[in-house]
Amino acid sequence: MTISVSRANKRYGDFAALDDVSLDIPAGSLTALLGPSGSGKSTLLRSIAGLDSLDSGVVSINGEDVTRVSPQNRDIGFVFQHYAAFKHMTVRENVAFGLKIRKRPKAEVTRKVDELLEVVGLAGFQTRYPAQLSGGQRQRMALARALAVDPQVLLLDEPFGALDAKVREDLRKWLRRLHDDVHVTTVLVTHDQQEALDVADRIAVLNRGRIEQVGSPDDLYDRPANEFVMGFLGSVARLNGSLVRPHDIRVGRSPDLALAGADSAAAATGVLKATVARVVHLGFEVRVELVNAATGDDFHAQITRGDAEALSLSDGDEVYVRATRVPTIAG
Ligand SMILES: Nc1ncnc2c1ncn2[C@@H]1O[C@H](COP(=O)(O)OP(=O)(O)OP(=O)(O)O)[C@@H](O)[C@H]1O
Repeated sequence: MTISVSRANKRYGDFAALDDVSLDIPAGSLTALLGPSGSGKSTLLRSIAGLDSLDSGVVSINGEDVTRVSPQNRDIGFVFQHYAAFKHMTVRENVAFGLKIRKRPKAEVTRKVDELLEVVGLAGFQTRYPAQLSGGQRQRMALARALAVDPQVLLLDEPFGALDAKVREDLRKWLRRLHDDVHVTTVLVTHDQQEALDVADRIAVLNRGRIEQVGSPDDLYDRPANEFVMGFLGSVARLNGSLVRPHDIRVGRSPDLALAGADSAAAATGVLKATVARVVHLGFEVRVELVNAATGDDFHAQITRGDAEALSLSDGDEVYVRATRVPTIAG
C-alpha cells in the first residue's frame, strides 16, 4: 500500500515539529525515517498512524485520504520502542489478541498464530509470559502481534531502541528477511544511521521538522543533498574545505606517497600534513586519529590493517594525507 503525506504541518506552540513535510512511501518498501532527536520522526510516524492529528496537510493510504480516519480504521500495525505487552497473557495469547477481538474463527486464529510464532522464531516460547522473555524476544512478539491482523502498513518507532548492539543487529537482519517474505509496506523510525543503511531500501532524512533528502541508502551516501545529510550518515572530516569520509582518506609517509594514483579528488583537497594522535585497531580496519598540522583540527582516517602495518604508524608521527574521493554534494 502506498502511503503519501502531503504538506503536513504540526506545531506545538510556536515550535514546528513538522514543517510542510511531503513524502511518498512506495508500496512494499521498507522506509526509514532517520534524523536526530527532536527532528520530527515520531510525529510524522504518529500522523501516518492517526495517533497525532495534523494542523494541516493530508495523509493518504493507497490513494484514499485517511487524514480524518481513526487509527483503528487505518489498517495499521504499530510497534513502539517500549512495547506494552499484556503481562498476564502468554506469548500465544498476546499474538492472538487482535484476531480474537476481531472474532475470527478459532481454527484460523490457531493457524495464523502458529505460523507467526514460527516466522518470528518464538515457536518454542508460546506458553511463556512476557516477563520470561528477553528484550529481543519481546520485540519479536510485538512484531508478531502487529502482523497478526494482516495490516496494510507496519509502523515501527525505534522498535529495537532499548536493546544492546548485538541483539539490535540480529533483529535488524531478521526484520529485513521478514520484510522480504511478507512485503508489507513498513516505515521504521530510527536515529541510528547504521540501522537505516542496513535495513531500509529507502531513507528519508529529517532535520528540524523538514525532510532534507529521500533516496536509497546509496543515493544518500554517495550523493548527499547537503552537508547535513553527509554528516548525519557517517563521520566526516573537512580537508581544505571539502567534506570527506574517513575511509576515503589516504595516509602516507611522504607527500608523494600520499599523492600516488592522483585523481580529481586529490586536486580538491591537496596533500595535507598531519600528526598521528592515536592508532586504534578495530579488527579488520584501523582508525588513525589525526591532527591537521595547519589548522589543529582533529579528524580520523579509516585504513586497512595491511596499509597500517606497511606504514607502521606510532603516536606523534608526522604523516601526509589526501582524499581519494570527494562526494558530490548536490545542494
Ligand atoms: N505533545 C507534545 N508537546 C509539545 N512538544 C512536543 C510534543 N510532542 C513532540 N513535541 C516536540 O516536537 C519535536 C519533534 O518530536 P518527535 O518526537 O517527532 O521527534 P523525534 O525525531 O521522533 O525525536 P526522538 O528521536 O528524540 O524521539 C520535539 O522537539 C518535541 O519536543
